[in-house]
Amino acid sequence: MIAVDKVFILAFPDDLEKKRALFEARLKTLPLPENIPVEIHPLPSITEVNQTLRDYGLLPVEGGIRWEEASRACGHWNVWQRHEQHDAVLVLEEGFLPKSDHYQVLRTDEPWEMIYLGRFAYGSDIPSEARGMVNPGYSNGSYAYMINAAGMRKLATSQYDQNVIPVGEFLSAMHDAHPSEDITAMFAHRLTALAPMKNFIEHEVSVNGTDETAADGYKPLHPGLFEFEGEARETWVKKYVNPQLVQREFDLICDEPIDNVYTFPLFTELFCKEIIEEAEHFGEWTSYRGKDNPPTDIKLDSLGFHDIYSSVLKEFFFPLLYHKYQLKGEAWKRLNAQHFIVRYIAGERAHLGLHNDGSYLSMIVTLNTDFEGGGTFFPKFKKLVKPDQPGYASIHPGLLGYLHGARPITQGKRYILTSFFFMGTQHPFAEGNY
Ligand SMILES: O=C(O)CCC(=O)C(=O)O
Ligand SMILES: [Fe+2]
Repeated sequence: MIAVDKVFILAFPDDLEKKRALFEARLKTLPLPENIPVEIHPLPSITEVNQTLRDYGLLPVEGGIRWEEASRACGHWNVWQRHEQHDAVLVLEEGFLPKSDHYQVLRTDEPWEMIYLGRFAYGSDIPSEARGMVNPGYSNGSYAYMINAAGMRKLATSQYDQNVIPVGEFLSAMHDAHPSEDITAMFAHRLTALAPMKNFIEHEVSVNGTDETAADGYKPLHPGLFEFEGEARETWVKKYVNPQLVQREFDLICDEPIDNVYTFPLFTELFCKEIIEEAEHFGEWTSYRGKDNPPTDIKLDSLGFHDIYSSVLKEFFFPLLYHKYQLKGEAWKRLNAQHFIVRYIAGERAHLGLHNDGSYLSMIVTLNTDFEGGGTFFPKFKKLVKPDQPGYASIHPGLLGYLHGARPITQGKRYILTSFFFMGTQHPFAEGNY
């Protein structure tokens, strides 16, 4: 049971009605006390945020912070002021996504002032007395935490108002896990914090789940990637799609390193370079695929790139797919996909453990080769699939029989685009881990 007496949901003011229904549905899956009051607290919009900061007496640190961070800061700050009215509250930001039901580990008889129900964990956690719980190391994200009156009072009197930084960073400084001593030194008080080893609640980038809205307002670094309508399409294909694939000599360009696993050229090097830079520019790395932290993926939806990417694959990749697997009939044309850009970093998040994808088919596009280690390993076949040129794709059956994982990289960063193809609208991760 999440023992709190009120739930606050901080939400950006657009589409609030639609979000309300979604929040309600998601709250139902949390073990909360019956009839608990829920307050949906609208965050200031981009045009209101400076005035709200002034109204609350909040002063961003030198150099400033992004408006969304400032807006969230206003919302959290407002909640913390209510420490006299509540014993403990649950604070959620829009995008909270209940994912797990291992709440039996949530033991509130341990001393605590704040408990993360979800976070992006970066630093080393310290095991706590309570099984399944840790004293959290450096963490990011302030999208799901419970806090008691003592904790709220500490946050409200910590001098955060004079040093507004992103709330997630601030919380880490407050539980003494921030790597920067300068940042830690800005704030009075320390919090006793706990977190489950495995998140109860995950975060998604956008709660409305449509392709367009998620990336609303996003200014691309490489606008050319997004120019695909009408006449621009031809230029797009020339610039970014591998000419060998366009010529459709599938049997000439495909290798089959493992039975039913194919590799072939799909994109140009320019595409690979630009999409990597675009992802880094976008910067909102998530843990959407439900794997461990720190966050490593960006769903192409959230970048506003899903539709273009799907359309290109339909035109240039699907014919190869039908040919190689000898697919017949109309049903295959209804294959849906989810696409992600994934980043591995040596020494941080360098590998992906063995798994089955749960998809009908999966595709991995190599975007760079300037790293050491890496590649997709299929233990049953004792084969490492590791194209040596950017833009090459590999495809493998995703459901069963092709257990695989990403070999650790030992130096540099490895970027891939990964796609999971499935039938219907039920994506393979709907049920969690795969
Ligand atoms: O990084 C790789 O080579 C494998 C990625 C993968 O298996 C996945 O994303 O499901
Ligand atoms: Fe996989």
